[in-house]
Amino acid sequence: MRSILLVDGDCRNREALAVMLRKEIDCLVLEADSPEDALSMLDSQDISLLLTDLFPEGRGIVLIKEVLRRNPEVVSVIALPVGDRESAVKALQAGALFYLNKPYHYDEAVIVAARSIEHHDLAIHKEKRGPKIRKTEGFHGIIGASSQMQSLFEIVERVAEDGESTVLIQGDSGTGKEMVAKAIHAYSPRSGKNFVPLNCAAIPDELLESELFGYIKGAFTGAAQSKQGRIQYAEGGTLFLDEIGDMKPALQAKLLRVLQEKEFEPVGGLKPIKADVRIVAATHRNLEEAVRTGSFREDLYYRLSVVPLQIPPLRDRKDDIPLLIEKFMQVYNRGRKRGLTGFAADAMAALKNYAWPGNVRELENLVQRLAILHADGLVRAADLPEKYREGLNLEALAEEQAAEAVTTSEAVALSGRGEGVPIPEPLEDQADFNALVSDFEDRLILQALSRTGGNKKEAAALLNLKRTTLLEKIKKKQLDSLFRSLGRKSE
Ligand SMILES: Nc1ncnc2c1ncn2[C@@H]1O[C@H](COP(=O)(O)OP(=O)(O)OP(=O)(O)O)[C@@H](O)[C@H]1O
Repeated sequence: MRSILLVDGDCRNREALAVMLRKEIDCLVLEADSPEDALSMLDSQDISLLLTDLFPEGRGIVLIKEVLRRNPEVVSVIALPVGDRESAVKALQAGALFYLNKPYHYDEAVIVAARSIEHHDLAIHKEKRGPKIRKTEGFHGIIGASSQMQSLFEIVERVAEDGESTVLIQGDSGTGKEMVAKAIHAYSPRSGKNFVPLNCAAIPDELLESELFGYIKGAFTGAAQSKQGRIQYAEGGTLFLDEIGDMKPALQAKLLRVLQEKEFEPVGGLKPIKADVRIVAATHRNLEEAVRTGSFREDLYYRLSVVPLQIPPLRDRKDDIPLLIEKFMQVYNRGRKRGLTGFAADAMAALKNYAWPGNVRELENLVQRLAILHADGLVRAADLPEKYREGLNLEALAEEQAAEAVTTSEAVALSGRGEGVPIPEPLEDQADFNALVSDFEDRLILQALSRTGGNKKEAAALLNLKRTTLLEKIKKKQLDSLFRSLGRKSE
């Protein structure tokens, strides 16, 4: 339950307001008669809203600052004498969300408190599911820090919440259409029911109808029993129709009926069955073109594309490549004694120069293959299959990077710090725990900087550290100058 901390030395006014708040808002109201009391209560209580009087010498403003310092998620409101603009500005600068006039106007105070709590809840909700998390951990496993992918995640989240609208996902093969469809289901109110995929291109036309709608006993030779179709398996949940562009016109008409009437008949059946299912369709084909050429029904196209989503090909979001590589290295290094440790700058340049016709799937396959076949941890351009190196002037690149230490291991060797493997060899007679841990930390930070080309914000994201924490460590350990001395520029 959310709680309000009401701080006012005037106990009659405070109690009267507390009674109103308890009555009108579903929350716990705690009372304190001085800022000092309020602070001591914070040690044992979580609060959502701080509502405080100004108090002499502006101690209410100091209280707001201190509360926010301890917990930035708390929202605060200050009560001021009418016309005290100077304190109003100071309180807002200190982080107050609103101010109220004193003596309290109780209706006004209740509205302001309710709004502030809404604001608190929204901020927490956003923080939990916001883009920060998506960049580092991915959005339901979908990695994408590029602006195109971040906007896509925003839309997916909104579409998912609505739970009903039909979605059409378009994008080249391997761009992650099925992953997006699963994310829509996972974030929707339908997530407790089934997510049922059906690839319309993988099933022969004559079977697709019965697979989708089911059939009743005796509908055709061999139909010894009635069988439910995928629509029924997806009841209450989500039906994902992959490669919808390959569906034949007769079936398109039957599917249109599901979308319009929310009912269908199984093959051989006459009685309509109700269908409560959200349809998410995907295709790598250009459906508008298919509508123009007559191979796809226009009415179905419009029904399906209530919310159209376009996933950009990997070649248009090359900034996502290092993050995707990182993720796939984690996956495919798992369980291996000697996994991949990274991609040298020339290899990364080659991969960024490549057109990726197979998109993320192709990148994933490449990392998997390298994790199996490449014995040496670091992948250089020369280790890549030839097609990935075509069109790239590796000699020029090599010259450009001649002065650079491209790998963490090289950086570390040059620095003279952190020799050895990530986990220390069996300890000798004597080991200095703090020195070993500090050394390991240095290497992780240098590695992250190396992977992100010196970009500290991205390095912090990679290490799942707050940017400010990383900056502090870099400063304290003077890693910046070390990194620069290795021929790298950080930003
Ligand atoms: N952004 C991403 N982050 C992590 N993995 C991804 C991403 N995009 C795709 N993948 C991976 O690439 C592979 C292909 O993804 P998916 O099957 O969702 O693509 P698709 O567009 O539906 O492909 P197709 O059109 O060929 O069916 C999967 O192994 C998936 O894990």
